[in-house]
Amino acid sequence: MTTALIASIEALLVDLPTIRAHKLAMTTLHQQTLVIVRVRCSDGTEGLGEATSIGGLSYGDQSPEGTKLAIDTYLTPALLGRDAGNINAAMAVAAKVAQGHSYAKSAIECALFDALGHRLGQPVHTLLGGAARSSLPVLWTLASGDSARDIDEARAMIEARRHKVFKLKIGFGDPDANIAHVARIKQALGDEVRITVDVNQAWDEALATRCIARLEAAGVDLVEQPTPRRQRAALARLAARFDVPIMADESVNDAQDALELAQAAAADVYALKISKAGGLLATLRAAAVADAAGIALYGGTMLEGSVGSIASAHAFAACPQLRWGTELFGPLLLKDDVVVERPLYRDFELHLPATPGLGVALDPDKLAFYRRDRRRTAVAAAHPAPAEE
Ligand SMILES: O=C(O)C[C@H]1C=CC(=O)O1
Ligand SMILES: [Mn+2]
Repeated sequence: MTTALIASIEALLVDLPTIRAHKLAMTTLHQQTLVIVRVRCSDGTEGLGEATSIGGLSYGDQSPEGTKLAIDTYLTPALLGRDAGNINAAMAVAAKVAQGHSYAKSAIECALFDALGHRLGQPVHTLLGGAARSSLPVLWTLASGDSARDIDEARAMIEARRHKVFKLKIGFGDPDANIAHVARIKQALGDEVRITVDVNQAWDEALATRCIARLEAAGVDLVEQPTPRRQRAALARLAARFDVPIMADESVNDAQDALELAQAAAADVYALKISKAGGLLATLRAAAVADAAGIALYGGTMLEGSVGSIASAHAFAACPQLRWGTELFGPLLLKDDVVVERPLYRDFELHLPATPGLGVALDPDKLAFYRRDRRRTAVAAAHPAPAEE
């Protein structure tokens, strides 16, 4: 096989509306901005990746616009002309020219895996060593803010065999009202239905101590990121104090964090995300640390569209252990997407494509419609600026 070189890297901002408002501690989402990354190689193969943040800069410290800038200005010039099939070498170059920017690196690495899969005729999970499972359990986040509406939504999801585990976002507003909301939902849905809560760092340790005791009494199954991400000692004290498992999300990005949190006994479960880790391989490295430390794993989401969610699914399928399943429901939260075929959700699980590469193809018409620069151009053409005197 001749060496395929990286011929171009494109980063496209894509704005997609959500099916309903999605209420989190730090913001309420009405749309998601995806960064779709397309790598073209000298042998004609192409690969896709996605770097998506939640609510601009409100969730994490990397924005879609900043990610595009890092790719266009720093990562692409350093990677053009390099061996597209040597992903480790390409990522070493990326690490050298750019500190941080894990979302950008994740999307580029993913696109290289997708292209390599097309070149070799193999799905990405095979390139990662093989899928330990061909489908992944997927929970749904109830985030309308209204208990009765959430209960109806959950029942409809169970009836449709789409989700049977539900996550509630409870980091905004009055904690007592939020706990009462959780207890109402848990009671209505019964013992068979697992309920998890995500506080998104909103509580201090004293408030978390008071609230988690009540969540535990209400039968909640998992508490995610109750306290600020850098306060690892507080997380460790909560994990030691309560029986209900404590999950780190914002506190854990990569293998280094996974090791440091394990040394501090800070969490029982890690929510891994490919973009936080900086790629599929980096996710597997973090997973290996968790496995060595006896920490359970959960496949997290940045509420990506189909490309990023399927990319995540390939990585999570390759994890030996995934005790808490996943939350890869991002595509279901979007009204539309930029791919030809959206992921398959059936019998409470996301089914992994078995075709070469990621198994996801862009729909050129949808991409043309939703890409931010195209719409700006169209608007500018419709309303041309007045000619200068
Ligand atoms: O986990 C987060 O913090 C963010 C995201 C994941 C699911 C969801 O509803 O929001
Ligand atoms: Mn979370």
